[in-house]
Amino acid sequence: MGKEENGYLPLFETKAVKGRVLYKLYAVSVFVGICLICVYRVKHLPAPGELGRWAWIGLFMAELWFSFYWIVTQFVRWNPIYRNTFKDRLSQRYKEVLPAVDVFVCTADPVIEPPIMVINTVLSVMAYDYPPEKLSVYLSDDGGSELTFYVLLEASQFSKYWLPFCKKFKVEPRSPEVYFSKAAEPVHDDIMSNEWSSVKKLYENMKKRINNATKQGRISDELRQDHNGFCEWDLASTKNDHQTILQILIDGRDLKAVDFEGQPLPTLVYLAREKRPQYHHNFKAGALNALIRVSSRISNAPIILTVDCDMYSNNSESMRDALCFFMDEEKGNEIAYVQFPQTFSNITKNDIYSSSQRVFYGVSINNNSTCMIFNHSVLESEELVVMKVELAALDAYGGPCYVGTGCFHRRQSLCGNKYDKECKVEWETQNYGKVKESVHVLEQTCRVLASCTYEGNTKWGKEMGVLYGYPVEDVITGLSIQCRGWKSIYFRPEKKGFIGVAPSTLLQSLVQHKRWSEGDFQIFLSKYCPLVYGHKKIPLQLQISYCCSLLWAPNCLATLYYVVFPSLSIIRGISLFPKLMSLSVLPFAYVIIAKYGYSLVEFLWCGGTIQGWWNDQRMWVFQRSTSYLFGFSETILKLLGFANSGFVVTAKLADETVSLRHQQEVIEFGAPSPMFKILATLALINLFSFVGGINRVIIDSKTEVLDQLALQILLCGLIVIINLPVYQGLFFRKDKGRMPTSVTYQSVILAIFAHLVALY
Ligand SMILES: O=c1ccn([C@@H]2O[C@H](COP(=O)(O)OP(=O)(O)O[C@H]3O[C@H](CO)[C@@H](O)[C@H](O)[C@H]3O)[C@@H](O)[C@H]2O)c(=O)[nH]1
Ligand SMILES: [Mn+2]
Repeated sequence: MGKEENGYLPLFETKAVKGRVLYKLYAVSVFVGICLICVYRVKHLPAPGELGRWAWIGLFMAELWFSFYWIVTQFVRWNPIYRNTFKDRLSQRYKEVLPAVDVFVCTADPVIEPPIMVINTVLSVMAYDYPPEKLSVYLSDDGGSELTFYVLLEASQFSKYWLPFCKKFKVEPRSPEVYFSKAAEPVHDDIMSNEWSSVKKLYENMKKRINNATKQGRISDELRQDHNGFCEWDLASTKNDHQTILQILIDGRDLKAVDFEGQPLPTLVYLAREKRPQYHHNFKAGALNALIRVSSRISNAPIILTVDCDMYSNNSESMRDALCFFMDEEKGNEIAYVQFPQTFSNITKNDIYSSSQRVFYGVSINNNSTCMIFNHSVLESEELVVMKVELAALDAYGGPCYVGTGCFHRRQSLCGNKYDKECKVEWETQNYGKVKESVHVLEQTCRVLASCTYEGNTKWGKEMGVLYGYPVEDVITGLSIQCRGWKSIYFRPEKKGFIGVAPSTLLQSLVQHKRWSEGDFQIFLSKYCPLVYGHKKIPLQLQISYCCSLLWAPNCLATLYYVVFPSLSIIRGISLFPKLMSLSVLPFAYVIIAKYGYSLVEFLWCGGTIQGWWNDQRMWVFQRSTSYLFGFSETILKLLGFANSGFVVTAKLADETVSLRHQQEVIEFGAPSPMFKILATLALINLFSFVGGINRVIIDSKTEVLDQLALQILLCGLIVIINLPVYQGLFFRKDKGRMPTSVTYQSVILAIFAHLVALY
């Protein structure tokens, strides 16, 4: 398998997904349906002065947008491919000469990103199945928190027991919290059982100390005496105003830095870059760039892994998987990054906030991002290939986008270098371990690299490192890397590489989507628009595929129109769709049934539930009518110079009653957010219209009302059913997660007002 003529065995292979012919036939048939709808719209346009002409034109525009967008989305599912790695070949060939790897973990706020979660991520990456002397882990703390520092110190101690335990017993996953909460105690293996209990006890004691400190919100003087790193906080005034704090907690070069079995430990570094109120810190992008520079002095590994603090490594071999791509003698040279999918642990059975779809962050559109394809070939050992079609399709065009976490980068390409065919990396001769200064000297000399002024008049954030100015630093950075001639890889191993935490309230989820849609749309309108910036640099298909997510935000207009106007028109008796008993209904019916039927089947194949699919449709409407609307308007305001976009960090924990409701799949409203006012108003407008429509049908049962308005009433009815949880939240729930009363009053008034306007 994969053997080439000259006897060279590649380290990875690429395969096309089979069975796409059927998909293509389906897509073509939907396209024909869409064209027929357009023909109908043009032919039946009400004459000037006729009732409903403008409503009709508006609806036609919305449909044109949907059609256009649908065509764009076809690019991300036309040609999916998938990859396989051969780790055994890698080990055989490069046993001694594996490159060093630096791991960057980012955290920003010890309150909404609990420190115990952060160090579980840190411990899981320290425990990669990889030579420890070649591994360095850097924690960037944008919260500048003493607590986080203390907790990392605890982790550095605990790692001396955790790492040997993991390696000895091949423990998986290597996040202690997850491991101990899932694994059953080994009863048959006495040696393991003993160590299991003692390591577990160590972990639990550490967790107790950490939780105590977290509860108190400060570090006791006793603890402070353990490490003079704490002195740094005597100088720091607030979390937004402090000097660089850099502490090398484990120095991998130090022969005394060993675990309790005498084996070397990976280097572990704490960094809180300098922050001053008068300097913009550029959020996560700024943090990553500081890490790139600081690490270049300390370990300077040619490969960098970036993870968010909630994304623990679930597979200790992922690092070797990634290296199979970079180190492949034939194709590895042009690869800039290897992106793993984002997956989440706190997804409920029916995924009420449709979070697993956002796996696709960069490229997922509504509900179709996951798909399972049955592979019939007898020769193939893998019978069931589960994959994400969209990133996989981008992969075929030159590479997936970078989605911020779970991504291995080549330092060179991340730092702004262009791809150069001639320039081959000599992995062996990387200058790992060449730095001779003492830890203290290193700490002092590296500080300046993370200072506020360092980047002034440099290319950092513009052409070097992670790019600034957009709330989705990852997408823009990935795009710019690809435009410099590099390729990227999407790798979805059977065993998940990284597992994170998805938002557990509706508002968190909507706010997150707002950040994404806003950031993406800003990129679309900037000089980085893939169609312009990528022209002649990346394939046209890839440019268009990028647009699929960059155009999330403008979707709000068409969606809002579709959920408001057809319903309001019912009251006026304006018919906007063909009669139920006419031939023209057919294309509408076909497109809707084919599209939704397909998406349902795809969803079920992926192991989703019918309820989960329905929830997904609901989130589709919610996101488009709120997140995208806000993202869209704020982008426009920013263009006009009236607004600034930020990065609202997603909370990774919720209080107990909130989590309980999440587990029971009850939607969490609870906050008087403007987003909820919009959702509630839309839901009520449709409820009133639906009642009005039914009423009309009953009163005028002799006339053709039913025939004429049937489709509209049906659409309105569907919107009502999708919004059932909203009515519940508005009128029937008593718990804290219901809609706040102020939202209820305001939305009722707004909805009545909308109806009055429509009637008038
Ligand atoms: O000023 C900041 C803000 C955030 N972060 C870190 O960035 C990461 C991502 O933040 P989170 O609030 O979890 O955002 P998500 O919406 O979950 O993140 C997705 O989207 C982001 C871009 O919008 C990407 O950076 C992330 O990798 C991707 O997981 C976290 O580790 C944060 O600690 C910082 O280090 N500094
Ligand atoms: Mn996150």
